[in-house]
Amino acid sequence: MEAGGAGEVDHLAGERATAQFDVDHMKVAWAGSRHAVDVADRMARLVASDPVFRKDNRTMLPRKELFKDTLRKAAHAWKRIVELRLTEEEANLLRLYVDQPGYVDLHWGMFVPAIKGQGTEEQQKKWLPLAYKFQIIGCYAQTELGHGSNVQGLETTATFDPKTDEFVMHSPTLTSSKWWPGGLGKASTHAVVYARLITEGKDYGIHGFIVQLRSLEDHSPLPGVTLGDIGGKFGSGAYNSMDNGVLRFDHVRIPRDQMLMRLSQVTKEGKYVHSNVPKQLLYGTMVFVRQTIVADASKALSRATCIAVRYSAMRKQFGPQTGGPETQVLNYKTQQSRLFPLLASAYAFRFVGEWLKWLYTDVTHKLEAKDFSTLQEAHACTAGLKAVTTSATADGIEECRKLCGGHGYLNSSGLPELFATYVPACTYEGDNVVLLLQVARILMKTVSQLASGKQPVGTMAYMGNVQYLMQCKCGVNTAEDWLSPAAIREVFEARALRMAVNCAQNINRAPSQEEGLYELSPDLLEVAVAHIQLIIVTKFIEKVEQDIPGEGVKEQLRNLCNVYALYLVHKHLGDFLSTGCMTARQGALANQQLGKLYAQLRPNAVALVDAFNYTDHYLGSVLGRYDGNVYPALYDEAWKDPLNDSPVPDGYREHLRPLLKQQLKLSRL
Ligand SMILES: CCCCCCCCCCCCCCCCCCC/C=C/C(=O)SCCNC(=O)CCNC(=O)[C@H](O)C(C)(C)COP(=O)(O)OP(=O)(O)OC[C@H]1O[C@@H](n2cnc3c(N)ncnc32)[C@H](O)[C@@H]1OP(=O)(O)O
Ligand SMILES: Cc1cc2nc3c(=O)[nH]c(=O)nc-3n(C[C@H](O)[C@H](O)[C@H](O)COP(=O)(O)OP(=O)(O)OC[C@H]3O[C@@H](n4cnc5c(N)ncnc54)[C@H](O)[C@@H]3O)c2cc1C
Repeated sequence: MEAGGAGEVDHLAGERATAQFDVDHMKVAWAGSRHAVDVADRMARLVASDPVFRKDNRTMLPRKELFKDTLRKAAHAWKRIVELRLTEEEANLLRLYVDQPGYVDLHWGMFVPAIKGQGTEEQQKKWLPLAYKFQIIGCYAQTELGHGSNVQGLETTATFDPKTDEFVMHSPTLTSSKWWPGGLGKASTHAVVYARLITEGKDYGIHGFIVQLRSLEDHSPLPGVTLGDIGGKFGSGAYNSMDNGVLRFDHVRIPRDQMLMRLSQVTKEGKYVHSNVPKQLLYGTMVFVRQTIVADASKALSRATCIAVRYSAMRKQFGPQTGGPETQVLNYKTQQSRLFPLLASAYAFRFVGEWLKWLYTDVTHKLEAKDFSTLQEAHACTAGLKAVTTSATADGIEECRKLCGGHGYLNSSGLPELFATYVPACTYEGDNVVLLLQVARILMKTVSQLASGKQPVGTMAYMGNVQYLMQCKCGVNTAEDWLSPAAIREVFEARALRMAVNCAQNINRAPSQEEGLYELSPDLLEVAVAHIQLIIVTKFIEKVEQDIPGEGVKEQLRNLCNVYALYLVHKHLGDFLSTGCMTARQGALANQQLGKLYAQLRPNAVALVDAFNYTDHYLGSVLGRYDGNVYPALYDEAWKDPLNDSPVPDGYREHLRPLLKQQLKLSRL
């Protein structure tokens, strides 16, 4: 927990004293409201003070014990939620701070939303109360051994039998085995299963079905259902707490009314009827989760940067040639140029996540009113932001590990487990490359419609300004000119549009559109990234333009926003130069300004990570401790490893002793 208790010494107090802003108000800006700070604080402390939620030994647990520990934590969390009558907001935060992937994530995060989004009112009335009370546990079974990204390529079949008014669920091949769904392996009693609907001899493509998998009496798999866990995953602890599973059906029958029928129906005579709605609504649960993943990216990256900033402030190496105290590694310009852009990215992702949540809610209301006009915008933004933020976060966590030197490689730093738990976010809910190609396709379509005078809307509205953006010249003359939000916005817009137009022209030169899209797919990825980075920068600028209370808070956020934008300019300078958006000199000025911004950020760095308001329990890192008292903690932690249970290790008698004795004999010869 935070420092302040009797006898505690705050080793980072000096760092905290140099902050030039009101940390308490920054906590509000980060969390979104005073209420959000208070609820998060209460839930974090509730978890941290409960011994059942202990996690410091997690990376040392064998898989079976780790899984049992996950079941215990989930059951205990639910007990607390019921006993304390927690609201949905509080319950969700409790789950977040328990910080252990488990079946509940899929139950609440995908099974329930799939029924809400794709079930009829009647189906919702039947299934949701059961799910809400945990009388059933559900998961989301879409991916198969042979196909994940290509949803249309799934092979599981659901064949309607009008004689019995049932669907027959079947896995016709090995590759049709469901493979990966979280919670499926050991915990779930039910699943929303995605399968090809076949009726009257015709294949109508992928649809969702609610299928019971296990007995509600003794949890054993039902007849015709083969179930298991798919095996250990990357890293210790980490995502191994989750029972990602395998599922096969051997002609398993379910009643017709277990097909999710909001988007399309099958009558009892076997007639297929499609409601007058876009078929992509079938993908709605993925869109919902992608949006939550963007919000989670800022949490993961802020955790890693909190650890790396605090540790870098207490760690000292080398010193001035004239002697005197050693230098805090945070004072090295190289450390700052690697770490501060990550800190700025954590803030950028937080604010774009907040905006994406608003967009998602807005689109959902429109869909309810049968207005489907913003569906494409929702898809492009959720897919693109999910891809860009998760890739940057995974890379950022790994960079934070390196920023902590050797100690960052210890499990007790918390960083290896954080990375191992986080990195699959680049793959699940849509492989990042596949998602970026979706965004790029939408951008190519938008470019092709510009000539006809169709005005792009939403986050693509800037493309309508094509005449100006294709020829504008960046007006920056001095390093300070880069502090203008208008200048930053214009170069990001010009870069994104010019890259998109260039790529569209190259595609048009190909023998066919399909061939062009195929050949130029590496360029298309970069087009999509440029567009998504523009969105993140724009939303950060818009945030900073709002009324933000608290002494110095707005100034710090403006600084972070400029760091984020100019770091991207520096990193992708090739894009900006090759599209003629700026000159090499202007690029050098951007880098010069970036250096000045790092210097301004330095005295505020520790306070900026304090504003995340994370407990030591949630951080789970001896290096990121609030009090900065790292060395005794590292030393104590080492002795907790089971390898140190005895001074002479197991295996000495069998393998070390004979070897040593043999060497002794040989040396005597
Ligand atoms: C009170 C108690 C409270 C308790 C506590 C509460 C707790 C709450 C917890 C919440 C926690 C949440 C935590 C969640 C945990 C997350 C864990 C993650 C686990 C992972 C799960 C998964 O991975 S599930 C599987 C995911 N799979 C994928 O993502 C597959 C990716 N592939 C696809 O999406 C598609 O195949 C595709 C998009 C790549 C291609 O699809 P398709 O071939 O059908 O289409 P086309 O490319 O031809 O495009 C046609 C057309 O459709 C448009 N389009 C495509 N997708 C969408 C879409 N999603 N929406 C809208 N439109 C779409 C596309 O643009 C094309 O448009 P045109 O106009 O025709 O060009
Ligand atoms: C930890 C974890 C949890 C998961 N949980 C669930 C779950 O609860 N439920 C569920 O249904 N699924 C789940 N999944 C599965 C996940 O959704 C898929 O793994 C994901 O969608 C990627 O699909 P894939 O594995 O088929 O990858 P592939 O598509 O086989 O990707 C392999 C490579 O091919 C490339 N590639 C593929 N298509 C293209 C293309 N068109 N153009 C260019 N390159 C391409 C990719 O970029 C990648 O480099 C989970 C996965 C993981 C890792």
